[in-house]
Amino acid sequence: MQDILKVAMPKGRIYKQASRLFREAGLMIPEDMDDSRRLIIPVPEAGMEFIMAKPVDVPTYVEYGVADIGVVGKDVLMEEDRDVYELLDLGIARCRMSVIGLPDWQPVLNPRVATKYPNVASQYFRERGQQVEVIKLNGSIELAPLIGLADRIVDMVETGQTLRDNGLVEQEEIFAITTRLIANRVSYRMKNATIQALCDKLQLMIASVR
Ligand SMILES: Nc1ncnc2c1ncn2[C@@H]1O[C@H](COP(=O)(O)OP(=O)(O)OP(=O)(O)O)[C@@H](O)[C@H]1O
Ligand SMILES: O=P(O)(O)OC[C@H]1O[C@H](OP(=O)(O)OP(=O)(O)O)[C@H](O)[C@@H]1O
Repeated sequence: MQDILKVAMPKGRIYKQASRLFREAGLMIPEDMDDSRRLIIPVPEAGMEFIMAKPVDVPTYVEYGVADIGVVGKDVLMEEDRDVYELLDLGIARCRMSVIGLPDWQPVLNPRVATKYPNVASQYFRERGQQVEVIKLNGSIELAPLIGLADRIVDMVETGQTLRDNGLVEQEEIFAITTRLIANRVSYRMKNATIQALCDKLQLMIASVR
C-alpha cells in the first residue's frame, strides 16, 4: 500500500503555483481547494495530506517530522537554516534577495539595515567585513529608508515595481530565489519510494517546460 505523504504547503503566493505544478506532474489535486480556508486538507487521490502553513514555518514542520515533505522558498531556507533535505528546485516563484537603497545613498559607519531576513543580512555583511546594525521588520520593508529608519534594506525583488514606485534602487543581488521541495530526514528513509516517485514526476514536468 502506498504511504500517505504529509505535505507542508505554504499559504499565500506560492500555493497556487505549487498546486498547479503538482497537477501538471499528474497528481490529482482538485482545483476547488485553491481558495479553501481549511488548514488540513486530505488529498487522497494524490496520496497526500496538505498542511497549510505560513511559508516561514514550512521548514519547522518538516524538521520536526509532522510533515514528511514541504514546499518553500530558498529565501526561507537560507534564513531558517533547518535540518532538512533539499530535494528539488521546483523553479517557481522566481525572485531575488537584494540590497536596496535610495539612489543617493552614501556609505556611513555602522549603517542600519532593515529586513525580514536578519540572518541572511547579517551573514552577507559579515562575509564582506562590513559592520551593520540589522533591524528586523515584518513587512513593508521599503518604508525603512524612505522614513529614515534604516540606511539600506535587504529584501526580495520580483518585478521591481515596489522599488520603482518608491524611488529605490537595487544595489547588490545577494542570491536568486526559487521554490524548493524539502524532506524530513527520517521520512526520506522510511517513505523513500513514495517520495522518490513524487520527485521523479515533478522533475520530468520541470524538465519538459525548461
Ligand atoms: N515578490 C515577492 N515577494 C515576496 N516573496 C516572493 C515574491 N515572489 C516570490 N516570492 C516567494 O514567495 C514566498 C512566500 O511569499 P508570501 O508573500 O506568500 O509569504 P510571506 O512572505 O510569509 O507573507 P506574509 O507574511 O504576508 O504571510 C517567499 O518566501 C518567496 O520565496
Ligand atoms: O519586485 P516586486 O514585484 O514589487 O516584489 C517585491 C515586493 O514583494 C514583497 O512584498 P510583499 O508583497 O510580500 O509585501 P510585504 O513584505 O510588505 O508583506 C517584497 O517584500 C517586496 O516588497
